[in-house]
Amino acid sequence: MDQLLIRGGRSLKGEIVISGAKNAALPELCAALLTAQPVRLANVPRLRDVGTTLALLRTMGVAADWCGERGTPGGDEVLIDARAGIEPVAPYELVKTMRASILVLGPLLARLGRATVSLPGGCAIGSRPVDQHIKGLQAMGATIAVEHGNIVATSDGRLKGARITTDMVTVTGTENLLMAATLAEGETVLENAAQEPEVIDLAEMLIAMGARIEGHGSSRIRIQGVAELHAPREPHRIVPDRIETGTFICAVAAAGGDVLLKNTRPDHLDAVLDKLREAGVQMETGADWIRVRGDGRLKAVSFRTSEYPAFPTDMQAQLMTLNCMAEGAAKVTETIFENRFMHVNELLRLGARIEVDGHTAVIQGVPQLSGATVMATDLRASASLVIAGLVAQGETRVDRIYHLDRGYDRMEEKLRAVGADIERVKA
Ligand SMILES: CC(=O)N[C@H]1[C@@H](OP(=O)(O)OP(=O)(O)OC[C@H]2O[C@@H](n3ccc(=O)[nH]c3=O)[C@H](O)[C@@H]2O)O[C@H](CO)[C@@H](O)[C@@H]1O
Ligand SMILES: C=C(OP(=O)(O)O)C(=O)O
Repeated sequence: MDQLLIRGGRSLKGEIVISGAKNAALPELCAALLTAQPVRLANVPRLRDVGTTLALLRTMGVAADWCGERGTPGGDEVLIDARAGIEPVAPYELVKTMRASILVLGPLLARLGRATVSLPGGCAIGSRPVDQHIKGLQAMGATIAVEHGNIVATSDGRLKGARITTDMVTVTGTENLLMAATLAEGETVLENAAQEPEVIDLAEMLIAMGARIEGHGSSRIRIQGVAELHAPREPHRIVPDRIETGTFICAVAAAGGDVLLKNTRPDHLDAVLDKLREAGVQMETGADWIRVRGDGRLKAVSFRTSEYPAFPTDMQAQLMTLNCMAEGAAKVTETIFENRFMHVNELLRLGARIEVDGHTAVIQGVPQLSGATVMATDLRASASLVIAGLVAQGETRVDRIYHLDRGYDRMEEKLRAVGADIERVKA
């Protein structure tokens, strides 16, 4: 099994190009199921969840592949051809490795009138039910049963537009219902919709495919269903990854140095940048870049996670790591997932001082962390341990980095290119 071996203490200098967003790529790859025309996506990140989604599409009989080798023309483009002969079944073997597989449910049901998708189980960060996806599709006229661990959904003719208010704000729930509604008969109104930039990006792709959508980016999305969608005229370019961006900002803030992050969207990170500035991180921003300068000890900052545009849960672990080495104490409250503090025990192994009480962690900054072997437990927990390893004294080994590979495109290569001492080794 691969590990990351990091020798802490090097400051970072240079440029990092941010990849397309995982959380936009996954629904957008699934959106290609909504049309019989071949769909091209650009700025697609080469990470494991994208590979899993391409494999999932292929098991259904859809042609789905990269348009070129990495680094060659077409190397960041994917072509998906869901013309005909689709077998609308998402098997457990793939769904269990990636919960976002549930995103095929809405498009398959809307286009083919049937879908069988393995019910995603719980995962490390929480139980993560998909009841709101199911409830919304039922409101649109689908018949849904859970049989032998599968969601079996059918629709008698086209889905019907409906007014749907989800019990909570759900990102993939909004995306699934949005995709389904594009081909439904009549109007769908999604109330309490997620406002994440990735939802907006998906809506823009769907509009380029002929969908009629208004209000994306607000909590009420209106969709007028159409009979058919087509491929976007130009390849849809996936929005930059705001969480990868935030992760690298934390890395520079922790390790020190001067790094320019390119191909990003600072305006998608307002809450994160505000907190980092409060902590003392120096940043300049342009329309598509952020220059980060890290120097000296930061100040501990308290924050609570919430839906966009507030502070994202996907940045909680990374900012907690900065707090571990900052001056003073901070309180971090996780409100989205019930079990998203698994990095805490690993950070303790590196010498951090953290106490958890329910959904709140209180961190008392220490002057220095010390390297150790730690275990990654989920995607962003892995990123927080890498950041800690960059500053910890001595060697840090991060085990189980398959979690990290799910959502970051060559993180260690990008860090090495700006001077980090980090390598992938066999355990
Ligand atoms: C692929 C993708 O985009 N993943 C993101 C997405 O996950 P995901 O879309 O799975 O997260 P949701 O926004 O759906 O979850 C928010 C909360 O609602 C609950 N819930 C959700 C749906 C449902 O039917 N029933 C229910 O109870 C969840 O358990 C969770 O407590 O948004 C999360 C919250 O910003 C991010 O951390 C993930 O990175
Ligand atoms: C929790 C995450 O992803 P997923 O929803 O794919 O598990 C994440 O990106 O941090």
